Amino acid sequence: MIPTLSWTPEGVRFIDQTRLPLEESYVVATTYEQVADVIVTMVVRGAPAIGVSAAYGVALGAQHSESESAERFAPEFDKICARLAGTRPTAVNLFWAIDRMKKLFADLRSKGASMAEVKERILAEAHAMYDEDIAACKTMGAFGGALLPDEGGVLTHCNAGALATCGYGTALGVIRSAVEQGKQIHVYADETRPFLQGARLTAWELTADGIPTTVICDNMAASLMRAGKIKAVVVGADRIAANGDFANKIGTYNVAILAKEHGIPFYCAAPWSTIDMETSTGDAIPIEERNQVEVTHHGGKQLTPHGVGICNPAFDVTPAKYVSAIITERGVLRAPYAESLREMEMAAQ
Ligand SMILES: CSC[C@H]1O[C@H](OP(=O)(O)O)[C@H](O)[C@@H]1O
Repeated sequence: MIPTLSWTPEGVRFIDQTRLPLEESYVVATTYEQVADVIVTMVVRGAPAIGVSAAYGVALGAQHSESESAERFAPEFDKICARLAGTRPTAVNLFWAIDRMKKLFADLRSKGASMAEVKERILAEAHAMYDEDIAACKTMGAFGGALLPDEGGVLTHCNAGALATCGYGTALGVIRSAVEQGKQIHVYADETRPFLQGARLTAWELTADGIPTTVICDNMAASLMRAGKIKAVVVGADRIAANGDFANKIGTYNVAILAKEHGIPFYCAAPWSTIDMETSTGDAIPIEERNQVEVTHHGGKQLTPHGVGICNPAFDVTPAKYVSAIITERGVLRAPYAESLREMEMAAQ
């Protein structure tokens, strides 16, 4: 299995996704601040992976604390959570994970827990999130794999694979499951400028799995669809609003419009930790603006002239009307999503 991230006695170990595919190297974060740094610099990226990384960051902060009790640890706990919450604004999984740790800590504090118990329970909660994420990817993969065609081209954008999760992947989990179900899928992977998660990470994952994959420039999707090469699209998500609008890597909205224009099913696959019922529509999802150097440079070489304006939103929002289905570990949702999301949320309570 791809070791996106793992807990070790020294700290949290990450495969360095900024160096893939040509170099497989690892970074060990020994403090919660270093976990925050690897999230900001995208050594680790992908909504579910970011959430679980932050959970392990809280666990690391607790492990290193010299407080004698939960009560005395409280101000330090709040500082750790604030630092991790300040890393990236769009993926709701980050805040879902931190809130889950906050609920656990509030309960431990109310019971007067010792610091030893706090350390043990917070680390156990991070491990639980890790295991739950992989299980969710496999369950949603099976649901989604059934929706994909028996053969033909499936397009994906960015990397919603094992590297974006604790393992198996969301959109790539759907593709892996379809292949495991015997379907003859050929994946078309958008390179996904400017960070090239598709060309670098999706291609690396699927090639290693022996799944036929073609990397395309982002501007090639339309003509491939018109040529009949694409039979379905499946992407991940960073935040799904209560009405089914969702934020995902920049360029996803383009693909959604193209898919609708060509009558191609467009699927969004995400664990329930990506669903944000507190955000009513996609217009309210915060969109991260990243460093301009991701656009102006490639491989350390400057592409653009000095002084030109640069735009680098890391995500865009796809309105629910373009979404054929939302695939989760709790099942497949269809429009109207405001109702189907609410029903599925209530069924789980
Ligand atoms: C399975 S969620 C993956 C999701 O996260 C990516 O963003 P980033 O690489 O900036 O963390 C992208 O939106 C993927 O679809």
